[in-house]
Amino acid sequence: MTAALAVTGLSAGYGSAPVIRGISFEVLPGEIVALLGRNGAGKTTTLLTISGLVRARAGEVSVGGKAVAAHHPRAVTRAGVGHVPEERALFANLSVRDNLAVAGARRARDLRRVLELFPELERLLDRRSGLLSGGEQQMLALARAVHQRPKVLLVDEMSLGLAPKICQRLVDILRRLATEQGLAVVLVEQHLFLALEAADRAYVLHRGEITLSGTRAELAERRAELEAAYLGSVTAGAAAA
Ligand SMILES: Nc1ncnc2c1ncn2[C@@H]1O[C@H](COP(=O)(O)OP(=O)(O)OP(=O)(O)O)[C@@H](O)[C@H]1O
Repeated sequence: MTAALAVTGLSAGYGSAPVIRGISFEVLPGEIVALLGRNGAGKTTTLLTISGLVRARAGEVSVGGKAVAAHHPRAVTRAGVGHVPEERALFANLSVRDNLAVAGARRARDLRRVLELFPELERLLDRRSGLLSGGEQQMLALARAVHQRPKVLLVDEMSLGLAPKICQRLVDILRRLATEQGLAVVLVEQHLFLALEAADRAYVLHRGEITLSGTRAELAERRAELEAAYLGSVTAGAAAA
């Protein structure tokens, strides 16, 4: 099966020092893959580089088997990559309805489709998004991204500051999209256990390199190694699977 997203040898950074180095991974259609790692490991930078928002110094990103032009965020979006950033990027002064409209969900039919997946948003349609709870805001951010019908969805720190019940609800929505629509999801998470429950496979980043990877079952069996890699006590490359 052709990967929905294939990342090969991706390197990037902000100043002279690289922040991510030679990152390679792939996500199949319908798969949820977690990118794990502690603070500063390079998870957000990886997503930003895939989206073309941080300049890649080396490497390639392919969507559905076709290489996307590096450094062109619009080309990446057009190729079918959606991105829900950590800060959610909502218009705080606009209503939920208008936030959805800005993302293209203007017609009643579009709105129905969004609300079918995110019914919790219906009673909030006329509320300013800045007044929503964290969980509601995250739901709106996901709804906006999903409305664009991406083939690949990059979701950064979805669980940050949210109650476990809400995280589970959001994970369930992503799983449904993966199963029913073949959406490929990259979930960046600091919350190790949530990610391992949600994802089919995971990659662990340590200081900008992938040091461990495997399916959920493989990683569950290698729990001690995973925790060590996650906490950063496994040196880069030593535990690469
Ligand atoms: N805009 C920036 N300018 C300079 N350095 C940055 C910038 N953004 C991130 N960094 C640095 O790059 C490194 C990786 O950061 P990144 O945000 O990708 O990590 P992360 O794994 O997503 O961690 P977190 O969970 O804390 O966001 C860190 O050392 C960080 O300080």
